[in-house]
Amino acid sequence: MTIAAKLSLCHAPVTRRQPLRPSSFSSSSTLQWKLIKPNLTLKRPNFRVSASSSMKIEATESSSRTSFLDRRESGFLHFVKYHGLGNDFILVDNRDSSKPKVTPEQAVKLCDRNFGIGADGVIFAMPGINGTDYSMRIFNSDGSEPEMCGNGVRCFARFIAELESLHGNHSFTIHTGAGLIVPEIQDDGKVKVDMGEPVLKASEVPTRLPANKDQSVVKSELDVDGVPWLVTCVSMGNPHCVTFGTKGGQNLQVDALKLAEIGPKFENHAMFPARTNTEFVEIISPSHLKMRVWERGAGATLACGTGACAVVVAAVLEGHTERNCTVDLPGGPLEIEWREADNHVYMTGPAEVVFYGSVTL
Ligand SMILES: N[C@@H](CCC[C@H](N)C(=O)O)C(=O)O
Repeated sequence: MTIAAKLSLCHAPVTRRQPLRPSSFSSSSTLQWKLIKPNLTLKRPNFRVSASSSMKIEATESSSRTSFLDRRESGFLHFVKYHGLGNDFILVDNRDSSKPKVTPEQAVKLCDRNFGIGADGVIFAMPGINGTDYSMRIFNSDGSEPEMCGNGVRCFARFIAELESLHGNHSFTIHTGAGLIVPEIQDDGKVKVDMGEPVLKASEVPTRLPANKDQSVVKSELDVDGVPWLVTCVSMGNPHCVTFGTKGGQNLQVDALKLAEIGPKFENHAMFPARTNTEFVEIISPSHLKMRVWERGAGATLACGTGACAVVVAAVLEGHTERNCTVDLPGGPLEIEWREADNHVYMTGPAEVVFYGSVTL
């Protein structure tokens, strides 16, 4: 199939970490994209292409992944869409430059699920820094730039393996805004990631909530519209506010949560100067948790890797679980270990190709 769509570009001024929401489309500049080679995962329910009256969809000769990745047709930005448990990303081969090939405004357009490709973020594979193999940068779907992305870094590792034609077990050193991250592709195709040490010091998360345990915020009261939530604040390079429920309340039943209503109130709460990701957690057993997430800059997503790591750290600090846990997310489970020996958090989970495409910006 090839798909051609016309989209206008947003020209709003951009600063890092600021959300970008297009207010209108102009007809002066257009964005065209085409799907080069859908693979079998096209039939998955999370894959959607919205065909409006301005879109043209036509059948074409199929091509192999290799021929797609070898194509260097000028004027096109090639991408591969991946997902990690339904947390989906547009991966861009940016190995030849330290400047992202897509601007934050363009990322907002590309991530749009009705008028664009549809994704929770755009990820750039860039040259390494300070001796690392590669650098990873990411724009959220609102155009803001986070420091790290757990599901994204698993996709990143699979993307690099595909670009470099690597098969089997491989690990890479990746420079991110959260420091050094080391994903390892296992023989079963899953990716195990050394996510580094969690940051618990309140000022570094960052949160304005007063520290109540060493220098960290553990099971502290956070007033959200008059409701006293109990929260633990953890940074995995990016900020997370983890809650297991309200003061005096029962164990959370996360399926019953009105996430779209309460999520933004946590994200933009005055106690979080850099905004925050928020995880709402149900305790199933001492080694099994279930969570839903409201992501900073992306809203409700099907999974959040850094979020699942933060959840296990918070669960251990609050005395709910052991250090090895299965964390169920709407898109599926992640295995998380907060290792006592080195204080690092390890995350294991899948990363899959959704489709390959090209776009003119
Ligand atoms: N989904 C990601 C996190 C992406 C960044 C986040 N929205 C933020 O702004 O910090 C993950 O899997 O970790």
